[in-house]
Amino acid sequence: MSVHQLGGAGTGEADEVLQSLESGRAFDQPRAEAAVRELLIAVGEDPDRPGLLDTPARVARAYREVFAGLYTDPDSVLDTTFDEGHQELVLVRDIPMYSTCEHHLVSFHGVAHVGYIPGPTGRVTGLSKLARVVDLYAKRPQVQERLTSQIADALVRKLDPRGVIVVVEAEHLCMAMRGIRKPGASTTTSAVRGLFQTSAASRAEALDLIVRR
Ligand SMILES: Nc1nc2c(ncn2[C@@H]2O[C@H](COP(=O)(O)OP(=O)(O)OP(=O)(O)O)[C@@H](O)[C@H]2O)c(=O)[nH]1
Ligand SMILES: [Zn+2]
Repeated sequence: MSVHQLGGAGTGEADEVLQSLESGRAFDQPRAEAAVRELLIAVGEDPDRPGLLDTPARVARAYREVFAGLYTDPDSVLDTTFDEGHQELVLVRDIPMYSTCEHHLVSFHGVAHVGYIPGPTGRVTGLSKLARVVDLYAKRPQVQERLTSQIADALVRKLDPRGVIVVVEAEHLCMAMRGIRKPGASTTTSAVRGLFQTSAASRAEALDLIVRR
């Protein structure tokens, strides 16, 4: 079997067994290929015409990459922490995010902003780890609200912070290329925890930094 380098956190080589953490089921390349072939037939295509011959295998590999977040525990990327004694806001803005709407299996994409105020010890995590958590939760069949809360809750579990704020802004292709057909419509979701729930001033300050362009 050929080896494919896959992008994103938590991915590996194509012949590595990837097991879904939630269902316990492993990624099944032949089954995914057969399903794509069947779908092509169902929409009235000829999967044996030259242009489509490699498509089932290609699409199956693409799904494996797009759903890489099913096979890695996102909490594990937050194991790397440093005692910096920093007691104020840490905010990473404009993290590019590609996810897949679980209703239509098409992309919703945009940016995530992830901020937190460290706990009393001032323990922080690496900045890239915040983007990795976004990536792992995004690379699953998702809805935007759940994605937003899952990122916030992972930070709460792993960093014991005083507060967490996550804002996701995305365009849903299922609303743009089909259905209601409103390209450019943007959906914003937020999840706040701890101090950002109880203190309107802290929340306003963080939101002001997030929306500032
Ligand atoms: N709340 C929420 N809704 C979403 C998300 N992604 C897609 N949807 C919506 O999920 C809904 C599914 O509605 P259904 O009526 O079951 O599906 P549908 O007939 O394809 O709906 P239309 O998209 O309106 O044509 C649609 O309104 C989508 O816009 C998301 O992340 N969050
Ligand atoms: Zn959708």
